Amino acid sequence: MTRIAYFGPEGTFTEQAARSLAADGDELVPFETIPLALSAVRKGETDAACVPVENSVEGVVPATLDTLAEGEPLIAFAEALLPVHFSVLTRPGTTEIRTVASHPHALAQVRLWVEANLPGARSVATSSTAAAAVAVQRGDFDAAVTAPVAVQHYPLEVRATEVADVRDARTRFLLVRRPRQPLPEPTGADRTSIVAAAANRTGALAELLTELAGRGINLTRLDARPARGNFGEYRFFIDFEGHVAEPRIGDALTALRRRCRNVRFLGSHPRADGVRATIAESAGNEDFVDAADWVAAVRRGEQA
Ligand SMILES: O=C(O)C(=O)C[C@]1(C(=O)O)C=C[C@@H](O)C=C1
Repeated sequence: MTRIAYFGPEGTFTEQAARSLAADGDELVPFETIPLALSAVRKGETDAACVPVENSVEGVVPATLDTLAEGEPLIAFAEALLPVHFSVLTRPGTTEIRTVASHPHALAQVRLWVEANLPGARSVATSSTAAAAVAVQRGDFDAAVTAPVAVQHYPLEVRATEVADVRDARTRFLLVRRPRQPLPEPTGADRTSIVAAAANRTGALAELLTELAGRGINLTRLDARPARGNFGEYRFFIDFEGHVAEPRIGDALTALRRRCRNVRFLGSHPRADGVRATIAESAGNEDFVDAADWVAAVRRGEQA
């Protein structure tokens, strides 16, 4: 049986994502924050951890990126993509809503709805959407913006459903584990993630990106986060199509490592949306294998 830590408490979107990725019999263990869930897998208290990584409206989840970039390495081996719309929950009988609580990412996704439907209500950040439900139950705030499943966990009343300023919003979640375990097999529809601390000099980031572009590798995300040591220095989180087991991706990672010693591999795994890699002309795996074979033959003195 596998124990999976997740960003909880019960009733978060992350719990839903973890359930969609878990196998029968896996045990799900909630943690109050993303760093605590990741720390549980680092310490070996759980076998894996499920955390949100990016939302189509609000962008990245900084706590996930920053925690993955530092400390003991963790490797993402699966991902889930969930549609995101919210329910608004109150204690039964609440007549006036003066405070609305939720995770900052959730509040940002319902700002217009709150302005239009709860004018004058103050938004208050909580550690997660489900933590907002707990706080409303306790009487700290009047309304919680939650995942639709939260009402199954907390004795609250549903005041609105399908709340979202942007239709078809989605959040992507990662399942991570400790390294030194086999990577998932390549499927042709994979994503590879790295974080690189590019040197603080002209063109350093462009050089890294050129290594990918020159091999016809399509990026799926690029984010900068402060490196936290020196003001103005950044780490770059780069996601791209493909799997490290493929010759074309291996070749690109070799070049990236040559240019930047401070690069960390964060995983290669199948994409939840199943989108297959676009491969540019002369940039297929067979082209890389053929070129490497030719150089090997030249070195053996068999070809000129
Ligand atoms: O608080 C939750 O329910 C979460 O799982 C976190 C989270 C996020 O980090 O973006 C997940 C999905 C939604 O976009 C809102 C909040």
